[in-house]
Formats: sequence, C-alpha cells, structure tokens
Amino acid sequence: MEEEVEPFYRELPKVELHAHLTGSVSVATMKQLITGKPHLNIKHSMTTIRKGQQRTLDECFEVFKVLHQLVDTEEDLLMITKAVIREFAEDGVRYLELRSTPRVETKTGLTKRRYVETVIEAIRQCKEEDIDIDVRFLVAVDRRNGPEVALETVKIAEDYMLSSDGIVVGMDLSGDPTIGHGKDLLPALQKARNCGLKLALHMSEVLSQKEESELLLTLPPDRIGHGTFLHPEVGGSMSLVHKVRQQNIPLELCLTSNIMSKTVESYEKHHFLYWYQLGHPCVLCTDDKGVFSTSLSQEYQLAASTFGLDQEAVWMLSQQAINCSFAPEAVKEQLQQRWAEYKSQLNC
Ligand SMILES: CC(C)=CCNc1ncnc2c1ncn2[C@@H]1O[C@H](COP(=O)(O)O)[C@@H](O)[C@H]1O
Ligand SMILES: [Zn+2]
Repeated sequence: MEEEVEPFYRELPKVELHAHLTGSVSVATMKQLITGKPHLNIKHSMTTIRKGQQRTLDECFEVFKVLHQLVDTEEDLLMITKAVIREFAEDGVRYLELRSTPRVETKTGLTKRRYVETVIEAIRQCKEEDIDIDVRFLVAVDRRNGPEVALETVKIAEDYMLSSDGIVVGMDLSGDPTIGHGKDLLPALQKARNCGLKLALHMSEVLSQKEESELLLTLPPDRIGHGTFLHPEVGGSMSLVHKVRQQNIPLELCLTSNIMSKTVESYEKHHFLYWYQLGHPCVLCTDDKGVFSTSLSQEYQLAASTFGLDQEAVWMLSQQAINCSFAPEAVKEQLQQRWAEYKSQLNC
C-alpha cells in the first residue's frame, strides 16, 4: 500500500506526535531482528497486521509481547530507534515525538535508565548524521504496571528532562486500556505535570473509560491520544466534549490503527470528522506504523480521500500540528518558517 501514496502526501512536510517506538519498527527491520534471533522461532505474521486485516485489541497487544522479545538489548534498541527515525524522515516527517516504555531485560542487563539513555543516544546520533528531522522523546507509562512503577517512571523522565538538552519533553500514558484505572495513576501524572513534563495521554480508547476520562481531564493533559469514545454519539458525553473544547486539548488521531484494532468500524465513521467539523485541533498520527503497515503520508492521504479534504485543507492540518507539539516556542517558529518555504515549492 505504501507505494500507492501520491507524491503530494510524501512531499508534504509533516509532524508526527503519536508514535510508539516498538510498534513503529518496519517490516525490513523486523526481518533483520528475526533473522538475528532464530531461536525465538518468530514468524512475520506475528509482528505485523497487513492491509485489510483486522485484529481485536487483545490480539494487537499480543503483538507487542512478541516485539519486545525481539528487542532485548541496548544494541537492538539503538538500531531500531535509528531505523524508525530514518524512516519517518524519508516519509517527509520533519518533527517527531517518539514515545516508548522503559523496560528491564535481566538476561541482557538492560535497565530502565539505560533504556532511556539508549533512545536519547540514537536521537543524538541521527542529529549528528544530519538526518533532516527534529526528534523528541516522551517517556511512556504502561497502565498495566500500576502506581508505583508510574511514579518510578516519572522520576526517570524528570531526571532526563533535566539532562538531555531538551530531548525528553514529556510523558505518555498507554498500554491495554481494558487493564487498570487512571485514578491510581493520577498522583504520578500530577507529579509529572508539576515538574514541567508535558502529558500526552491515551484516553477513551475503549467505551468503558468514560469515568476515567473525566478524571484525567482534571489534570488536564496537554494532548489526548485517540479519544475515540469521548463524544455522546458513541457513548461518551457532552460534559467530556465541553471540557476538551474549553481547554482546547489537541487530539492525536490514528485512523488505520483504530480500524485495524476494531475500535472504529470504518474510515468513514472515524471520529476525526466529528472533531474536525467543530474546528477542534486534530493531529493525524500513525500510532504503530510497523504493526499496522502504514505511514504518516498514507494517513494524510486516507483522511483526505475519506473526508474530501483538498490540498489546502491537508496543508492546514499539517501546519496546525506544529502548534500542538511539545517543542519549545523558538523551535515551533522555525518549523513554521520551514513550512512556509515548503508551501511555495509545493504550490498548494
Ligand atoms: C494494540 C493496539 C490496539 C494499538 C493501538 N493502541 C495502543 N493503545 C495503547 N497503548 C499502545 C497502543 N499501541 C502501542 N501501545 C503501547 O506501546 C507499547 C509498545 O511500544 P514501546 O515498547 O513502548 O516502545 C505497547 O506495549 C503499549 O504499551
Ligand atoms: Zn497509541
């Protein structure tokens, strides 16, 4: 499907704000990892969901377990991070916020701090290699692991926010939405916010999270991941919609991810339309470009063809994403300038 993307969408400068590192590993990189670890006996069908296929949410989360087995050393982590950054850059992404959950691998001596340091090192190396992309890092909390791990993760994120020259900018809350409750994680998230970390939280990814979303909105988060079931038409509420709108909290929307994991019925029924029509800031993202066999340019093309957006509207979507990023103001201004230069080249 990748090759079907029209040049306009590839050439369009893009901002990617919702990309899980492990889920973004491409088929080519996975092949390399699988070949390097034959004893694991992993097949490709276990790591990617191909076009037209669908899986339940549970099955999707099983894929991550397999992927984590394949990436269990610092060397693997450095390699995949650099590859993912390169691929986003090749797809025309000029600003990227990668998110990842620090993991311990006792067998190989990988610690959570080394995990974060390795991702930062990969980002630095890409910068030194002059890859044309500005990359930042959101340290992720997996909701499955409960409040203590969340607090530990916040401490790690805070330390690296202070020592990574602006690479660590915030935190993500993710993981299986059917497990755990946000109320237990609220103190950790509050702490993160108080120390200056930005918050990008997965919210209302499944219907049962209505009460949790009300609670998380009191923080408030700086961005919302998915927000699939926030509005009343799908079982959310006007109260949630009002709060999101009042606080102007941007939504990170991942069309293919939602369709492939069956939380949204079809592209036409995606909640992008609801929020876009309200004029609310919506940012198109990939979520897990490797697992869901997509790319950001493809997501822009899909949104354009599904919702009848012309090139000018697509351009505005991409430009608006700059302001939704966690980049410092000066960087946002530079990006705005670059976008203006691109605009005259692209003629849209
Ligand atoms: C499975 C599915 C429906 C994917 C889309 N929706 C998602 N919802 C919540 N957390 C996610 C999603 N995709 C990836 N993640 C998180 O990202 C992790 C993989 O990236 P990483 O190891 O943190 O670098 C997963 O273990 C999970 O914690
Ligand atoms: Zn996600």
